Amino acid sequence: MTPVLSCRGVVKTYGKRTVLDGVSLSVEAGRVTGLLGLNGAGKTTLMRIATGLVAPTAGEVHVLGHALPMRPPVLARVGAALDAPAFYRWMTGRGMLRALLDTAGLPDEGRADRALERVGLADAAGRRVRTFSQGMRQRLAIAAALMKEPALLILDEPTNGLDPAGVRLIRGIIAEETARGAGILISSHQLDEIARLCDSIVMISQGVVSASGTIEQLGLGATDGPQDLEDWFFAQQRTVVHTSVREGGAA
Ligand SMILES: Nc1ncnc2c1ncn2[C@@H]1O[C@H](COP(=O)(O)OP(=O)(O)OP(=O)(O)O)[C@@H](O)[C@H]1O
Repeated sequence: MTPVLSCRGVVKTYGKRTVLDGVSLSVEAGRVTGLLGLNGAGKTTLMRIATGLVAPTAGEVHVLGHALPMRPPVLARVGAALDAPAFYRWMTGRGMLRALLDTAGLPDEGRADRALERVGLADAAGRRVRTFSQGMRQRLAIAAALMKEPALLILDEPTNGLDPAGVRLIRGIIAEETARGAGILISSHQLDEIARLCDSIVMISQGVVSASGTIEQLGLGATDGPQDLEDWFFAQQRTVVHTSVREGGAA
């Protein structure tokens, strides 16, 4: 079966800086792929590329079998909640979602309200976004991704700012979405959460894939708790030569 997302040799440079250096991964329908890496590893950049927000410098990206750039019918089937979502703060939660549906060329037909209900924001649907807490905005971002009933769902650190009830909610939503047939790409710094939720994992370290495979292939199905996962995580990092200020010759 064609993956819902396929990246082959993706390179992204900003000026002289190479942020992604030949990254390959795929996301299958009905499966969850977890993206791991330290701050600045390149996870969000890859997700922005997969969402069509940023163009890769080189490499091949296919979304639902179509090469970039993404055409509107493909875009309409990709739902993404990326970091720092931008909303019109004067709109209501429901109004914001309806405006986004309109932009995507999708009819409402109750989608906005259903998505708000799923993320626990039904009671706040008529409130202005500026009155939302950080966690409520995060839930709204997830609702915006879900309401498209996407074939590819991209979630960048979705549990950030969520309370334990929200974390549990997201877990349930991920199970529902994969049961519906969506392929999910998710990033998180919560290693135990990733090991629990994902079918396979891709670790990015300094812009390259330093480990990838199914949870079983990587031996993470049988880990003995958080410490094991943390040890595994650090073992996959590319070796960085640390030079202290003194060794570097500075005063
Ligand atoms: N528009 C941009 N211009 C220049 N550099 C950028 C730009 N966007 C990202 N970067 C750089 O690319 C690198 C990767 O950033 P990215 O946000 O993809 O990392 P990340 O793995 O998502 O990190 P985090 O875990 O902190 O969210 C960082 O060094 C960042 O400074």
